[in-house]
Amino acid sequence: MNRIGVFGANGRMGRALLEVISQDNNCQLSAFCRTGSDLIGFDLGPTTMGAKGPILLKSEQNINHNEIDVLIDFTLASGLKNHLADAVKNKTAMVIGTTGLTENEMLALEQASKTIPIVFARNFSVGINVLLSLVKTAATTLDENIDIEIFEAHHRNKIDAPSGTALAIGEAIADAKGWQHDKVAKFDRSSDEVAKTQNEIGYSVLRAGDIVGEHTAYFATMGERLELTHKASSRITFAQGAVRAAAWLKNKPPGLYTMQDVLSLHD
Ligand SMILES: NC(=O)C1=CN([C@@H]2O[C@H](COP(=O)(O)OP(=O)(O)OC[C@H]3O[C@@H](n4cnc5c(N)ncnc54)[C@H](OP(=O)(O)O)[C@@H]3O)[C@@H](O)[C@H]2O)C=CC1
Ligand SMILES: O=C(O)C1=N[C@H](C(=O)O)C[C@H](O)C1
Repeated sequence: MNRIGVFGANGRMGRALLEVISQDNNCQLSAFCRTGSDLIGFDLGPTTMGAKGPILLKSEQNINHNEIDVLIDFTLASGLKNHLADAVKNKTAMVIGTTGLTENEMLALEQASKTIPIVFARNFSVGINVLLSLVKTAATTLDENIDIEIFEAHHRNKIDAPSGTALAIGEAIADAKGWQHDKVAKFDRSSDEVAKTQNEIGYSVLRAGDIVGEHTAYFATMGERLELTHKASSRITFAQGAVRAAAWLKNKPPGLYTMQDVLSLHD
């Protein structure tokens, strides 16, 4: 039995996680929300597909770590900071999908992984993790001077931009090319006075309506263009990946693991 605690259980991803965990007979669920939230004590059972009984929201301040194997975090950087500190203090494993982290926040995550096992992924879908391998092949096989651009589209409520996934795709390409990502990433062309240069990864972003998540990596040269696209049509796909990661992580030694590790997708 995998005993899983979900932070931000009333969020978009929180709700998807509740649905997936409720339908998994190998999982036992605890649902947490922000300290002081009006929703503490609220029953999410009646609105969670597959729930076999009440799902009472508890304050994240009152986690009984003896009853949890893995905590899953899809919140915001401000929430993750506290959740990580609490997990380290109690030596509880974490699966983290929260994006928009700064360099310092990433360093804190790496530091925490010296004490607890962590799976961190900016996208838990299997498709995107396959795409991360495919873009490396494209980057190293196609014309050396190929133009590389990444486009992403998400729902109107998404805060961070470009998405964590878009950055992960760009970093995978930069890595394969032997480039330093922060030197080649191009986020804004509005003040450019010259044309696009080579050794550049351009990013563009769309925020509209209820788009779950779409990413395209473009590799273009004179005469041909390769487009590698992934479209997520339901958050359940991310939630399933995160629950799979939680089961994989249970009883692993401390370390920072990726979804590529969970899926054995190494080159
Ligand atoms: N890696 C992946 O595969 C995926 C990652 N994501 C990422 O997951 C994150 C959440 O996305 P989404 O579910 O759409 O966002 P929502 O805004 O719908 O949900 C966020 C949840 O986090 C809680 N939260 C926010 N700040 C804090 C805090 N300081 N302390 C405690 N709880 C907090 C919110 O609580 P409250 O309601 O009280 O504000 C809410 O329950 C984003 O970073 C997103 O990019 C999303 C999808 C897939
Ligand atoms: O906020 C979202 O919704 C998503 N965020 C992740 C990201 O930033 O890449 C993953 C997914 O695309 C959905």
